[in-house]
Order: sequence, then structure tokens, then C-alpha cells
Amino acid sequence: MMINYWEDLQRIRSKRPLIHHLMNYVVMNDAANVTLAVGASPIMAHAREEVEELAAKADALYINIGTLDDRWIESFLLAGKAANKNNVPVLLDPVGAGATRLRTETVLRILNEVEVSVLKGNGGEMMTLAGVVGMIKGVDSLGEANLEIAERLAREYGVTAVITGPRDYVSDGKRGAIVSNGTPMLQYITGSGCMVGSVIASFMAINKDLLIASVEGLVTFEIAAEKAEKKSSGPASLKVNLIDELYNMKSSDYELAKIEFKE
Ligand SMILES: Nc1ncnc2c1ncn2[C@@H]1O[C@H](COP(=O)(O)OP(=O)(O)O)[C@@H](O)[C@H]1O
Ligand SMILES: Cc1ncsc1CCOP(=O)(O)O
Ligand SMILES: [Mg+2]
Repeated sequence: MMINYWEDLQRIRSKRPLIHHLMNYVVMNDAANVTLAVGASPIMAHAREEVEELAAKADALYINIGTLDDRWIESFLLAGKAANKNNVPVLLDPVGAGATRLRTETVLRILNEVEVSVLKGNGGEMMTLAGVVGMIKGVDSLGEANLEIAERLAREYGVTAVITGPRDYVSDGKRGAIVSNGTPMLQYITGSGCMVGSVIASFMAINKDLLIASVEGLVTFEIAAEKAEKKSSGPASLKVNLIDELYNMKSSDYELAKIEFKE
């Protein structure tokens, strides 16, 4: 499959799509910086009084349940429905699904009431949603999934499913892809999963093919992380260098893409 990574990144940079985030308090600032570094325009807003208005005008909506409570949950649903009404694609990150009942039930409620375009979580979260118990500790995954689970989730929930981890599994129910870029050091930065969501949402804003947009987001983020790691002495410098490498991405960097497609 031919993917125009570089052309699509240029489209993000020239269009500067608005990415409306309902992003957890832990990662809010980093997700905004990552979004800017790829060339899109972030707004972090979760007040129930404004989310419908913003989601309706955005180019993509990113719902991340990381620091949920009653008010946030109300806003997730309001924003998601407003996005649906206006044909704005929606990415959902089920942070900590399986860790508590509130998290699992909230994700299922959103999937039931909102038409989610891309469901992206780590192995433990996504295996929880596929009915496998005990694979999550807080927000951390305790195991790696596989393409079959991604395909099952895609079909069951009518989404493009993205399962992150040492290898990332992407499925839209028909086509599948495995991305093997990245570095284990990403596990030592909080929010690496949340941040890759911002990059995927930026590609979703300019590419209607959700499987390809997901792969483009994963590959872009993870190649930047590989380059950043070479310049870093630990997680703190990795995070700073990662934002720089996203900003400084070159077309030749995409030669590093490690991707396998399954039709
Ligand atoms: N062992 C690993 N090797 C390479 N990349 C990894 C590894 N673990 C996670 N990643 C990458 O880090 C990012 C976050 O994934 P993950 O850790 O699964 O999410 P989360 O932060 O939500 O738990 C993804 O881009 C993923 O591919
Ligand atoms: C630590 C933590 N606690 C609530 S949200 C959050 C960030 C989770 O980020 P990620 O899903 O990328 O690991
Ligand atoms: Mg996560």
C-alpha cells in the first residue's frame, strides 16, 4: 500500500487543522505542544458550556478520558455528538479502561452514544474492551495484543482500532497494519500514548482514510521518537527532543518506516 506520509504532513502544515482535545490534566500541555510541532492547531477545552460549539467547528475531536469525572463525562458525550452532527472525525482514547468500573463503563457509554472514528488504546485497555480481563494496572498495559484483537474490536464497535505497544496493531475490520517503529523508552514518559493520539488526530483531520491516517500518525510519532532517543540521556530529554524531532521531520525520515500490511 502506498502512503504519502510527507505530502500529508505538508497538508497538515498548510491547512493547520483545529484539533479539539478533551485531554487529561496530566498530558494537556505536552499534547498541545506535540500538535503544534506537527503543524496543527490544538485547543484544550472541556467545559460543558462550550464543547459543542468547539467540536462543531473543529477539524478533528480527540476525547481522552484520562482524568474523568461526572462533568468530564457529560462533556465527552456533548462534544462527541456535536462532532458527529458536523461530520468531524472523533478519536477516543480509553485511558485506564479495565482499571476501574467507571473507566470501562464510560468508554462503553461513549462507544454506544457517539460514532467514534478511531479507538486508540494500549494493549491492556483494548484487550479489556475485547473482553480479556486483568491486562491493565492503572493506565499501564500488562500485555501485548495482536492484529486479530484489533480486527475484532473494529468490527464490534464499528471503528478503526489502534492498539499501541512494542508493535502497534491497526484494523478497520477489513484491512490491517502492524507498525514496529518506536523505542521502549517511550514507556518512561507519561502520556506517550496520549501524545501519539494528538498526531493521529492531526492526520485524521486531513485524510479521510482512517486506517491510513492512523498509520501515518503512529509512524510519524515513532520515527521522531527513534531520532530523539539518539540525542537523549533519559525520559526528560527524550520528551523535549521528541517535540523538536516532530517539528524537524524530513521526507527522508519516512524511509525508516517499519510497517506490514495485511489485506
Ligand atoms: N516497547 C516499545 N517499543 C517501541 N515503541 C513502544 C514500546 N512501548 C510503547 N511504544 C510506543 O509508545 C507509544 C505509546 O504506546 P503505549 O505505551 O502502548 O501507550 P500508553 O502510553 O497509552 O500506555 C506508541 O507510539 C507505541 O508504539
Ligand atoms: C498517568 C495518568 N493518569 C491519568 S491520565 C495519565 C496519563 C496517561 O498517559 P498514557 O495513556 O499515554 O500512558
Ligand atoms: Mg494511554
